[in-house]
Amino acid sequence: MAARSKTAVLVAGSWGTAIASVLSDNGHQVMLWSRNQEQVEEINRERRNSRFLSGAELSYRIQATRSMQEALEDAEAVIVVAPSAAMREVASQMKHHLHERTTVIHATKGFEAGSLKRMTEVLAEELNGYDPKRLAVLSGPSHAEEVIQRRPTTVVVACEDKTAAETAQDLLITPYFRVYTNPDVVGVEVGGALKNIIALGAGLSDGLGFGDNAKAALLTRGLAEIARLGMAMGANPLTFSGLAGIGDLVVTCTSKHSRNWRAGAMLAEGQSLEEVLKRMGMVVEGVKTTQAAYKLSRQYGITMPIADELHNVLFDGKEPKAAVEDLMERGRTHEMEDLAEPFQSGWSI
Ligand SMILES: NC(=O)c1ccc[n+]([C@@H]2O[C@H](COP(=O)([O-])OP(=O)(O)OC[C@H]3O[C@@H](n4cnc5c(N)ncnc54)[C@H](O)[C@@H]3O)[C@@H](O)[C@H]2O)c1
Ligand SMILES: O=P(O)(O)OC[C@H](O)CO
Repeated sequence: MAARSKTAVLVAGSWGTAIASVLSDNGHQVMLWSRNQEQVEEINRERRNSRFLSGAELSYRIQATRSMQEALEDAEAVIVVAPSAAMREVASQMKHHLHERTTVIHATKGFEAGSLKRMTEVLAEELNGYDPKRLAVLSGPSHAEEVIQRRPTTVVVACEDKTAAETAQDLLITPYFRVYTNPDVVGVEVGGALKNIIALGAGLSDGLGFGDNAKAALLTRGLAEIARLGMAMGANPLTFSGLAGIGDLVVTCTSKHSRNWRAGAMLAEGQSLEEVLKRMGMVVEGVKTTQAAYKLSRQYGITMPIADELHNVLFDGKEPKAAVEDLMERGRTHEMEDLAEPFQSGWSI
């Protein structure tokens, strides 16, 4: 069967490799870009990516390359799946080879440290000249380990430009990978980034044996924090009841595949943050996102008690048990007033 179109995926981590597999199942020819020559050779010769998704056999439609030019030449679409810390560097390498008609989608969950920018903002700056309204984000409850096994998964693509969103939907939708569209780029990016903080907290809570009530409280009150900051940043609150909100929060706080949940559970065992990140060997976005949320909540005047306490545990050496006690003994609040905090900061429908 002839390939439907040529697509590019940058970079070949676990999520990039799983997305390449979805695209190849959908009949597309995929150029999977990696900076690592050994990884490129392993994918091309052995049809596997042992470091990031061991056990999965990759389709012959996926070809790895170290050349950005080869990856992007004639590509109908490019999906950027770099860790948030590498997004600007990868985007700056893309810009010399990107054609304006290529659909650009990113699938990264985080903010840029320092600037606190969302990933589409970073892409818009680096891909100067590319229409920022056509930049799309792919998010939702989707662990690479299950997607590569073709287990039923639902995701969402957000883009201001409806045609670009539908192009991305058409590119990726398969019988096991159902793609919805949403115009709310801010909400989808903020939901995908902030759920990782709550997942770290859920791992800590489970590791300390706090139980199911505590976990339900973390998810519910965590979602309230996510929605409050998201609304203040310009998101539609309805997005947080969708796949990039509650959907991703549930999977990341409950799945054994979640690196953020596992990192929290390892911290509960008493391991240092440095040890945890070294042992994980894969990106744990929630750590840097906790620092970003700490700063963003102050910038937007939004209360985020769970994110604040996690910040105290991760970066100020606070005992997790003391953090939970302080959360439980906060001043009394009214649930509805609490959720409506962004309205006091000028948010409106
Ligand atoms: N793994 C998942 O199931 C999953 C699902 C949805 C979203 N995500 C998001 O996707 C993003 C990537 O996560 P992942 O799970 O693929 O990470 P990973 O740790 O599995 O892989 C990261 C990859 O990025 C590469 N890399 C790092 N810095 C680079 C640079 N400067 N230039 C080029 N390549 C660089 C590494 O070599 C590695 O191949 C994260 O934002 C994550 O939150 C992951
Ligand atoms: O493994 P995590 O914790 O980085 O989560 C991966 C995805 O974001 C889940 O949707």
